[in-house]
Amino acid sequence: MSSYHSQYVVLGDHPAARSQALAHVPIQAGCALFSEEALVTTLFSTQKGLRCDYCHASSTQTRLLKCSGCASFWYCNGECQTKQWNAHHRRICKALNRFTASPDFQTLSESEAVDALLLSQFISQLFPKDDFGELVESGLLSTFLDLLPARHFDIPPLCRLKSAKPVPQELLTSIYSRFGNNNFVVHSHLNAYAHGIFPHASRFFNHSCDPNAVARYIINQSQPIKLEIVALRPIAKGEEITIPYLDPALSFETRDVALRSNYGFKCRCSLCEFSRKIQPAPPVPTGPLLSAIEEELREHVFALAGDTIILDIKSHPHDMSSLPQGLYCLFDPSYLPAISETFSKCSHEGQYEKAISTGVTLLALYFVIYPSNYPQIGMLALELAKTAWNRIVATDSSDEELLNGTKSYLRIAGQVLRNFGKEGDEGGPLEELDTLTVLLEKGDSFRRFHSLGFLFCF
Ligand SMILES: C[S@@+](CC[C@H](N)C(=O)[O-])C[C@H]1O[C@@H](n2cnc3c(N)ncnc32)[C@H](O)[C@@H]1O
Repeated sequence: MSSYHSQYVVLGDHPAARSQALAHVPIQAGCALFSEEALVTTLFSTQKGLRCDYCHASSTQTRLLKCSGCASFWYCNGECQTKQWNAHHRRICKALNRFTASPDFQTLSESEAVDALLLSQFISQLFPKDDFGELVESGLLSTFLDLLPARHFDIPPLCRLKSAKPVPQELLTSIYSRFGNNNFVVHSHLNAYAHGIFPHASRFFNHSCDPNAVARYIINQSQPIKLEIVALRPIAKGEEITIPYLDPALSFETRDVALRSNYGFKCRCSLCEFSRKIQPAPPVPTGPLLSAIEEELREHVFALAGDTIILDIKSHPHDMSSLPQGLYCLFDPSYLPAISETFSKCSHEGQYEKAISTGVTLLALYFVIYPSNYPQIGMLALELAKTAWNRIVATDSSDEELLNGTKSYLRIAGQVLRNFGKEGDEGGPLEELDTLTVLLEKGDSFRRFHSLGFLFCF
């Protein structure tokens, strides 16, 4: 039975979305204001054998044991295996391989395949007896069926369950209609790796592309994965708490289509209303004109000295009403993916100077698009700090401008990622942040960075 914990949130009415989560008390930035253990989860196929199917512990932390029945489920110990077996696996273990090898399953996309397995597991979990006459004795199904359904969906194929009777079709339809707009994509260090059902969190939190909270996932060995909702900024008593159902940096067109077709609503957040107002965004120029616009963007967001030193973030770069009109063209759907790719490619290939200048422009754009403390801002600032560090080491430079820039990127990364907190597997961004902080301190003390011999891999 899934239960949730929160002393910070209450449900209130919402004119368009039925209910909304309201702050019951003033909430501080970084506060984990809501938590819930997963009812059931399914790993992406690429994660099979790399994580425990029950608690998601990584194979780098613990030796995994294979289910001797299906050889497709992996566990860190007998406890996880028994819990999963009793919850649902005993009903699908035998038929699993035939199901995943079937043409019906093979033609599904990765996401559909994960949901087909999730549905099979969930149905199996709902009926603990081999006869579908008896539902599990709890509020589990009623909580789930109380969620709002999506309008468009096709029922995926279902693994044959060990049972005397077929699963009632109405029940299948009813449950699956709530998958697409209610289930969560589970991530570790912000990399998606599973789908999961957290019915109470689904019941509470509405979407905004300009949210004041985000979800993170906590792995505890032999326990179901836990979702926590973390405040990005201080939230006043009575304010609605919203989370992003999709990445706010996706183009307006992509968000609008996905929110309408998968979730059945038109988003009225400030980012969407701004994007509607400037539709279609002016085309992005090329050459020196684009360089001048990018410089204007950096100056709009950062107090700069020189090309790459961020001294400080100017106030409210995310306030769209203060955005100069000349920057509207940067909302052209092609711009952000292109500049992201250039940054990533140049970082990988050691073209550090270009990587840093592109990365600073991209970071400025992130500050405009995302609300403050949005974790992706921290991840990008960390990548930028690592790139700048690699440049320092590769050139054995003790150039003040480069050093100060690296420290600035690291400071931004630290502020944002520490607010988000630890997520998923051991290590990850918080550990890299600490490593880089120590390296910079050490290097600073004797100004011979090259001798530290430490390059980050991307
Ligand atoms: C995960 S549920 C959110 C909880 C929902 N408010 C409820 O009462 O159960 C997702 C559904 O809530 C509604 N919803 C969520 N965010 C919304 C928004 N910003 N505007 C309008 N409807 C929204 C949509 O119907 C969506 O499919």
